[in-house]
Amino acid sequence: MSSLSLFQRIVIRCGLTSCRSMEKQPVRIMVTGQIGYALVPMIARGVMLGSDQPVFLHLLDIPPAAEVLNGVKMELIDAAFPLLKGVVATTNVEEACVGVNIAIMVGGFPRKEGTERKDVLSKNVSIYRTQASALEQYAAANCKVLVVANPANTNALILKEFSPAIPAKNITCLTRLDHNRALGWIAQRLNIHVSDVKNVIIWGNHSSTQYPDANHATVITQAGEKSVKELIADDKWLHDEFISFVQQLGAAIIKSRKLSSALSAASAACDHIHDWVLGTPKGTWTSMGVYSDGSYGVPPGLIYSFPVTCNKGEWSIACASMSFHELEWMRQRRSSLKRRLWLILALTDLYWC
Ligand SMILES: NC(=O)c1ccc[n+]([C@@H]2O[C@H](COP(=O)([O-])OP(=O)(O)OC[C@H]3O[C@@H](n4cnc5c(N)ncnc54)[C@H](O)[C@@H]3O)[C@@H](O)[C@H]2O)c1
Ligand SMILES: O=C(O)C[C@H](O)C(=O)O
Repeated sequence: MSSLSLFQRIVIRCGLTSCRSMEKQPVRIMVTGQIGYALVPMIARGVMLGSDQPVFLHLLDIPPAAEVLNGVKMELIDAAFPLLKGVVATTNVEEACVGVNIAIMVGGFPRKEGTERKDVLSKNVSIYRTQASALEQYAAANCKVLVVANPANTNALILKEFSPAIPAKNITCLTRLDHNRALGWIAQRLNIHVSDVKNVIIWGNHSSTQYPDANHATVITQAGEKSVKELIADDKWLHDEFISFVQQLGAAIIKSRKLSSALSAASAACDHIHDWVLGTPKGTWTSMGVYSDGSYGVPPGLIYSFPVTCNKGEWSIACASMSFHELEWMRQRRSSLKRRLWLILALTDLYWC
């Protein structure tokens, strides 16, 4: 403090951190693809890292989309976002990765109506191998990676396998959209506000095999915290309709919009990074696809969605006691997951041989 001028000390005391000399250093965020052009304005407005955190955007797309990408860059300048300190828009993956602190990997092909997310595996997996090595070589040390493009868990696993220098704990995939969907539809069912519901869990993959779990979820009521199970008082709905409804929401949106979810996906990507970097609120967990350390009997090394809490930029798997339904679902999924992990790695090796 003593080396600061009187003016700077007054600024700190008064909390006037908008003073130019006191501003935080910009965080460099790479975004590949655009998710329907919804994500970058949210980041530039401070939704992801807070209203006092300047950002520098690195946008990557493929050469046929270069003109569109340049248009997005012009719009970002036109929007005059106070937090946006610069934009690199490029079709060169190495250039895009230089010095990035956070990488949000959305670029890839979406599924079409009537197909599953795994149907885009062959197209998207190859993209992730190339981008893994560019990130490993050019990104900032300790870069945090969020994979959004489908199949999200598999793409994140490929990225992890092909960038061994990036710590495995820094590579995650998005299941926050499913988590938010579960919160939102429980709130609809109970006719309450979504911010009063917490602690749902998404187990497994961002696919129709996921297990949306409301067994530990609670609601803040005027009479204190109550369990969702108790308030809904309809086990059949919770263990049946709710689960298949959340599992199928992505497909329902594609059917209605004729496009993948964009607004909700962008918002969920902001929530994921926000909580990872700035922490989950006390007593609350979120769902993130992270590498398994063997917790809950999930094979180590898989990228799997667990309940996690975050503190000081690190996630840890939360301890939720398991219900009969969860245990049964886990038992059935465990052996099929092991088989899939080996199959994916074998196919990837064959592809690149
Ligand atoms: N995990 C989730 O919750 C979630 C939610 C929504 C969408 N998605 C997935 O995100 C992906 C993108 O969806 P969309 O609706 O934006 O698709 P889109 O087709 O509208 O856009 C994809 C963009 O990625 C770009 N792209 C393709 N290959 C690239 C590469 N190698 N490098 C950089 N950019 C590349 C394309 O040019 C395009 O701009 C899809 O795989 C979709 O399934 C996931
Ligand atoms: O379902 C999709 O293919 C898009 C996305 O993963 C979603 O869940 O909305």
